[in-house]
Amino acid sequence: MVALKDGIQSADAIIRLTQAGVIKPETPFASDQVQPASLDLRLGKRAYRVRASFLPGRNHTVRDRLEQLSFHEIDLSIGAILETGSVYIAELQESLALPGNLSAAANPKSSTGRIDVFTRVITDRSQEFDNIGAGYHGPLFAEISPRTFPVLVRTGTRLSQLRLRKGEVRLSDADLHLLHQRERVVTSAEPSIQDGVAVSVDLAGFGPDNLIGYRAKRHTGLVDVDKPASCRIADFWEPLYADARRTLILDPGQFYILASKEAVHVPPDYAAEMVPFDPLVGEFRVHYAGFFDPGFGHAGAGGEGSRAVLEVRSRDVPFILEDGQIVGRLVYERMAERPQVLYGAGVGSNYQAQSLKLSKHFK
Ligand SMILES: Nc1ccn([C@H]2C[C@H](O)[C@@H](COP(=O)(O)OP(=O)(O)OP(=O)(O)O)O2)c(=O)n1
Repeated sequence: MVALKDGIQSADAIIRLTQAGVIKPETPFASDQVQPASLDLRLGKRAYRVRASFLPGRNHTVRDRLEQLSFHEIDLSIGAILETGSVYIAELQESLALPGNLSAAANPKSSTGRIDVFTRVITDRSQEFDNIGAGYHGPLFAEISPRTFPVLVRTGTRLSQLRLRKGEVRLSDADLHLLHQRERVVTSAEPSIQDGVAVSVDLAGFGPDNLIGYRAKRHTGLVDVDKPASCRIADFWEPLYADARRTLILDPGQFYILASKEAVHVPPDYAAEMVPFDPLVGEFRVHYAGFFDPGFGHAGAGGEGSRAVLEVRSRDVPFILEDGQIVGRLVYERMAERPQVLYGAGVGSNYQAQSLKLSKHFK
């Protein structure tokens, strides 16, 4: 048994859990796979093109369902193109044997969300995506569906990440108020704190041209997910500039990268997750949001002034987004222990101190 403290498990604990057989990688971890508060999950040898997304439900394994639904098996060891509009299920190299007091949650890596590759983790007998109940023993699979750009992936590609939680980890609004007074979690003077701290969109713009963000082009070339700085921005994105009214009309079905107005700060003893502002506001949403590492935006880790990236879509109708409109909430959680290495401090971090930044694939 590994002795664990309550909270989100840090890199050290993830390594101890792996040595104890709670996390079972098929092959040894890649060098930077264990992050300050999460573990990147690697694609395994095979993927399957399926007719539609599914959940196995209480009585079935993912493999049972694949036998019914899969119509093409893909060898990932030689690399494979995943096309937009199709749904794939890939084996993951990590499997779990969680004790009864440890649960897990998956999320797309920020780089995956920024290229609009919709991905979720599914497990045997599960009735929901991405949340893995305490005590789960079994394999992990990734559902992958590129929405905007076709992507090239292979065995070892890391699209999603896993956090491990023990006990009650989430800060109440009262605790978040106290944390903000002490450590300033966002730069707004009077942040709105309700089920997390509100994050709003910046449509005033950055730099001399007042760039507010990018709209993805359609019918583009491939993005090789494992090759940073391999794609030209102009081939994949249209830049967007602030208008006099500081508004942006979102086209239904289009994908946008925007940035938060607030600089965001995750102090070293905490981790955060961005969630859509209000699931009932159906017209538009921050589509991937995602995990924020301990140390993101932390001055001591070179991150002062880091904005959050917002991956935004409008649903069925065109929607006018206004400068300063709240689009997401950051929920803060306690770390079980302070990670020895923080985000930005020498862990190959791509997004520390960013203002408006596309994924690392673009130059
Ligand atoms: N909507 C989001 C989600 C995350 N982040 C930031 C906070 C995270 O701490 C950082 C890195 O996130 P990931 O670890 O998910 O990203 P990658 O693994 O893709 O990037 P890196 O290579 O920098 O670790 O990006 C962000 O600015 N906006």
